[in-house]
Amino acid sequence: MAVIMDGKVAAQQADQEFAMRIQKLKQQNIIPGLAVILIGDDAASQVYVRNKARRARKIGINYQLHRLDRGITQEAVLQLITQLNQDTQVDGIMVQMPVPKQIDANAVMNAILPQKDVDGFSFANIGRLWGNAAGNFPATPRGVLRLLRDYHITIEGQQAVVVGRSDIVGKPMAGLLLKNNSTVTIAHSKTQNLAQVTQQADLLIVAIGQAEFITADFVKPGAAVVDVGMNHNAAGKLVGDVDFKSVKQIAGYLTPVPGGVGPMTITGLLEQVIVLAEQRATL
Ligand SMILES: Nc1nc2c(c(=O)[nH]1)N[C@@H](CN(C=O)c1ccc(C(=O)N[C@@H](CCC(=O)O)C(=O)O)cc1)CN2
Repeated sequence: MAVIMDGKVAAQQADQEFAMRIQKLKQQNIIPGLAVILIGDDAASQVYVRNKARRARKIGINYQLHRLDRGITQEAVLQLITQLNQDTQVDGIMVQMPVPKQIDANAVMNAILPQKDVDGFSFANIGRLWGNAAGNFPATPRGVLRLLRDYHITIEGQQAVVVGRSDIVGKPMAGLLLKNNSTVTIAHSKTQNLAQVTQQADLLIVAIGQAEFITADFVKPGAAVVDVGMNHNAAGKLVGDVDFKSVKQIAGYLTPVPGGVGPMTITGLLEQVIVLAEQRATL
């Protein structure tokens, strides 16, 4: 029976560590600043942004939310980003995804100064990840790595399979695992014999957006399985991409949904903001 990797507990522990790091920064008169831009009224995004605000404020981050109307023009969003780029009290800027159709997500993400791009979604930071340079990297993969480490799961030298190739999760997850010396395979919707591929994985990271798709027969006995999915099943219940009930019987470690990767995504974001503020303190 798998050990359940509790993202809520790991996130609480991380917040304690972050609060101490921020106390140190405050002694140098530095308060980490995070600006979040939320465009429109997507219900899930509002929940995520609220959770970020609560945790950020609790640990002492100066959090500002810029709520923009669903019909706002791209030009107005870019203007706000320019303002925030120039604000010396703002260490990190992020635009909550998804954005409405009239907004070009790539243009917006690349307008953020690479050093303030806390999401690590700009082409500059993507290049830094794959160029093996220091940079800002996306929150979910950062949070996943931290959770694996918290549970003392070996990453180096392990066979890692990432199912999903999104820009937000799949690709950066693969990049960070490679940076940490895993042997990485990316599988996706066109991968043939998917179960044969996933059965090789010591670390199986699933981000495909299909409710309870990965069942026990996709999993190597003893593997660490990380479920990044968030879907509503036919009964309206929030479930992951992994069939928790069957996979729990065979995996060595498994994340639940909710309470697994979700809270660690916010941890990944907050940590990146603090790192940027710590860098500001050395200037
Ligand atoms: N600019 C970004 N947009 C989005 C990102 C991102 O990293 N950057 N990731 C996701 C949303 N997200 C953070 O922004 C996020 C998703 C889920 C959770 C979370 O805590 N989930 C809970 C369940 C919440 C619920 O009940 O619905 C859990 O899994 O326990 C936090 C953050 C897309 N957009």
